[in-house]
Amino acid sequence: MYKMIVGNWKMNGTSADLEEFFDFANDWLNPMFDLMICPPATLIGRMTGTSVMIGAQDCHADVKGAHTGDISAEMLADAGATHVIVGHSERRTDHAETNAMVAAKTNAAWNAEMKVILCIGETEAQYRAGETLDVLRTQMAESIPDGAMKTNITIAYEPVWAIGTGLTPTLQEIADVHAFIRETLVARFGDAGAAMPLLYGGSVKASNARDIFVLPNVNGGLVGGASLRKADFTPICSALEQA
Ligand SMILES: O=C[C@H](O)COP(=O)(O)O
Repeated sequence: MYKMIVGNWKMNGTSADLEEFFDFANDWLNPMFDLMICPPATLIGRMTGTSVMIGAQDCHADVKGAHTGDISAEMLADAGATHVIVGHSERRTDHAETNAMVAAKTNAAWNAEMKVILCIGETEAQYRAGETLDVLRTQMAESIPDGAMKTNITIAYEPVWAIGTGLTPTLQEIADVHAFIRETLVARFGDAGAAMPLLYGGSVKASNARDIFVLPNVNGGLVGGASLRKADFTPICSALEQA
């Protein structure tokens, strides 16, 4: 089964962290799975050239233009990023990103020949109201463009209430939600939907990683806080290797 792990550094990391990153990369010269870090854009160009793939955390939907402070997929690819995360709940919350905007960013990334990691997930209120599957169905319908049949996309399920909180759904809940996501993707995209990697994200750490990674329809993880330090991320990568 295809396996992938992505460390999302979010707004963390400066040149002071590079030595530790290259030390980590040196431990994973030939990983048996796709291993990626998504650092802040300022570090992308300085972290390429190892077996650790480098991704970006967001891109603008336009190729270029008058968008102060934004960055296009083409620029990220030019800096050396192969993948870009879109639709992260922190982007949806902090920048009021809608499903339509996420779809536009996805198309922009594909046009720049980048691969996409598209995040979906319910809020705590939606979870408590039993609306999880409805929310995910709508997010998938509106934010995954039809082009997903032809190109590479990875879907990351991240319950918003599990991000950075230390809380996670039960293993059964993760398995059930991933099965639902898989069914939905297969119904829309057929064989391409069956092949799309599905990552779980939200408070993944060394102590729970293996139990999550062995679940059906879980191809790996999207890891935030525990990807920042080599000592935390290494055992999570090892858990995926052994899963
Ligand atoms: O992109 C990563 C996720 O938001 C998970 O973050 P976390 O591992 O710190 O909970």
